Amino acid sequence: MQCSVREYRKGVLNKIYFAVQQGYWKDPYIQFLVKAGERKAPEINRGYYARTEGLRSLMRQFLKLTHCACQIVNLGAGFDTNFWLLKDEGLLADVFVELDMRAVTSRKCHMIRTRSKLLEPVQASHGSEPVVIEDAELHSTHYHIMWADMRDLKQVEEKLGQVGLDKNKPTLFLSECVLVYMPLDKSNSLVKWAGTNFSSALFLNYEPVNMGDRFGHVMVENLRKRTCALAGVEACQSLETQKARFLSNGWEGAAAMDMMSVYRSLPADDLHRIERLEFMDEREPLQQLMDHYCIAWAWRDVNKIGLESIGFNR
Ligand SMILES: C[S@@+](CC[C@H](N)C(=O)[O-])C[C@H]1O[C@@H](n2cnc3c(N)ncnc32)[C@H](O)[C@@H]1O
Repeated sequence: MQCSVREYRKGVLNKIYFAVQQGYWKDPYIQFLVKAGERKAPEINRGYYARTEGLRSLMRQFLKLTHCACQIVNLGAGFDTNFWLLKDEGLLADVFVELDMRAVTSRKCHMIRTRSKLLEPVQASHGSEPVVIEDAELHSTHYHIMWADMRDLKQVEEKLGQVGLDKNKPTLFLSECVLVYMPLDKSNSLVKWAGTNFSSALFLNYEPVNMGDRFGHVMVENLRKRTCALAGVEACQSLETQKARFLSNGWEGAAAMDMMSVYRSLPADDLHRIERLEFMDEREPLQQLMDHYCIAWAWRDVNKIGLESIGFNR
């Protein structure tokens, strides 16, 4: 069973908003997509910081490498604000597409339509004609939100075809806490389709890892009790299984790092800044949390544009 929209909004978004309110990173847009922040322990906030900054660092590297002449496809994007944040940094991809279930895209489109701080930047990047928001979808020059059930590959292909996604253009796929909710055969088909159809592609995947140990079992059980069954947890056993899902599905190369390693590779001055935001008396809960999430990334670079060079300083 999928996590409900309400569960996700309550579970993830409120925590992200709380971390933003504490000053971990800047996101002037999240406040328009969420009702209230939910107070969380410092290790949770640091975990969200590593996730957000880690993924954004890889996205920035891709956008700079391709001079933004590229496409970004956020699979199961939810209420992600990267379109606005990257645009503000001058990193606007030619095409930025978000896919999610209809209940989610409908809610997000409604929020964009009714909140000028969200709509105006989309309109500004579009031109004089009004941005089209209808049928739970948004279409503009650079930014598209579309609904699709990603377990249905035909539907995904059809939707992405509608916005003219170009298989010869550098393309970044992002899935953040998404594949784990899909049955493994379905997520594998999606990963394989991306890895065999696009000549220059990068896939970024943030997910649980080390789910076979005691802490992992408790995590899975807690989520199950909240009706969030992790149908694809088998791929989340280790960094090796996370890489293997790409290497056995058409990708040329893959890498994976646990979140403590990602955290330590982020800019030292920023780490110093965020570590002074909240006092943390014990380090063990942070280590435990960070050991159970990872970023895995994979590349296919037929045209040799340098995708293999994207990664973290270790
Ligand atoms: C935990 S949320 C993560 C959302 C977002 N990526 C983030 O990190 O904030 C998982 C998202 O995946 C979407 N999702 C899960 N299975 C899906 C499917 N089969 N098709 C489309 N979206 C799906 C959910 O609707 C939800 O928005």
